[in-house]
Amino acid sequence: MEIFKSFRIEAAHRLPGLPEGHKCWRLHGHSFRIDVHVRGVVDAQRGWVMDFADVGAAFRPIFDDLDHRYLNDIVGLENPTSERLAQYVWGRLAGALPGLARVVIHETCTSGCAYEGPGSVKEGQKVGGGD
Ligand SMILES: Nc1nc2c(c(=O)[nH]1)N=C([C@H](O)[C@H](O)COP(=O)(O)OP(=O)(O)OP(=O)(O)O)CN2
Ligand SMILES: [Zn+2]
Repeated sequence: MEIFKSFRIEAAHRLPGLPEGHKCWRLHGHSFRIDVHVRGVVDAQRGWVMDFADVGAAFRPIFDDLDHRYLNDIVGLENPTSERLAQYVWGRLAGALPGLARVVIHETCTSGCAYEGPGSVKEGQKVGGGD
C-alpha cells in the first residue's frame, strides 16, 4: 500500500543553465506542490501504513528551508529545476522516512516530475536536453 502527503511551498527561482532568452532563465516564482509517497504494509492494529502526521514531521525541516525562499541560494539547488528539487527532497528525506517510495514535484498545475530515488533510472539514460 502507498500513502502520500502533499505540501505547498511558495518559492522563487530561475534556471541559470538555460539560454538568456528562455523565460525560465528569468527570476519567477511558483506555488510548488510536493507529494511525498510512503510504501509499506497496513498495520493490523492501527489500520494504516504510517500516520500522515509522521510524514509531515519528517518534511517539516525541509519545508522551513524551502518555503518563501529563493531556491537558487540553497546549497544543492543552484539550478533548481523540478528534477533537482525532487532529488534534493529525496536526499534529505530518505534517512528520516522509512518506506519513502516517491517524491512528486508539481512545479505548475500542468508540469512537474516524479522521482523514485537513485537507481530508479539507468545512468546515462538521457532522453532530452534541448532548450
Ligand atoms: N524538465 C523541466 N522542464 C522545465 C522546468 C523543469 O524544472 N524541468 N522548468 C521550467 C520553468 O521553471 C517553468 O516555470 C515551468 O515550465 P512550463 O510548464 O513551461 O510553465 P508554463 O506555466 O509557462 O507552461 P505553459 O503550459 O506553456 O503555460 C521549464 N521547463
Ligand atoms: Zn519555474
